[in-house]
Amino acid sequence: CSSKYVLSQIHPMWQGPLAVPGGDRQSPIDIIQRKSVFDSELKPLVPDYDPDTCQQMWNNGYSFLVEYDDTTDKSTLKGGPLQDKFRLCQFHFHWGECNDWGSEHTVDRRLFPAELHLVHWNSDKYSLFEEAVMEDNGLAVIGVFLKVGKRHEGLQKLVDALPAIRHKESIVEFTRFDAACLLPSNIDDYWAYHGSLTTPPLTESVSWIVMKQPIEVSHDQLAVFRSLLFTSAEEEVQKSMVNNFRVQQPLRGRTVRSSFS
Ligand SMILES: NS(=O)(=O)c1ncc[nH]1
Ligand SMILES: [Zn+2]
Repeated sequence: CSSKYVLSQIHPMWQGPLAVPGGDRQSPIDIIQRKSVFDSELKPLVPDYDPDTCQQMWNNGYSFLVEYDDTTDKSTLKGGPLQDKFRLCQFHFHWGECNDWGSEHTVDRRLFPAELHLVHWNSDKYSLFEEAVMEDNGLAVIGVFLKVGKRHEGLQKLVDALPAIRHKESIVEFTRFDAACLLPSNIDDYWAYHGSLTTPPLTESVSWIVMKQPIEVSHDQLAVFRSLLFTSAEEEVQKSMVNNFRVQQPLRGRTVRSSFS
């Protein structure tokens, strides 16, 4: 990992406009700790995930997604900065080609080797993700930083399934996974701000909840992420799925709140 500069995002998805024209609440951002504002009104987060709603894992050509049955309120998130109840629909990760970078958000410019996103939509107000994704209070995404350390036992079940979805558009059944095992032990300390999806459609519909405490995963577990491919089995040139993160976006005067002082 000698190169000092992150390769420009060469994946086709990133050749489009990296910021929505006129977008003033884009993500990801750098979280400057000393500029975040403590908000005592921020409540504890209440994730309530049912492992039986976990369905499949697939490679969508820029990350791998673990998808949940979101046709009922069985796996939900409420509390924190949220006024409504949100349904878990999927989680996925972003990572680098090496451990020096890979996260989308940063804290005082500190990059992490990877970042987990748990994506939820507002089931009090909308009936489908596709509907909620267009609304400014439609989505809630929990961001969790990954750092290299001890092996994460809960993650290993997911890592063991990755070789089955090496290529773009491959899918494998993946059940009985409790997404809560990927949350850090302390979920009371987080930053909250209004932003956007970091991949197309980049809609400005996300209440971001970024955990202060990272989770630890082993070097070898991260290496398996990097064994995935952006390309489908038919393509002649295979491209490693790495650096699937978006560049940081301007804060545009937004305030980042913190749940801790
Ligand atoms: N990376 S993200 O969590 O903002 C996202 N989820 C769905 C599309 N993009
Ligand atoms: Zn993401």
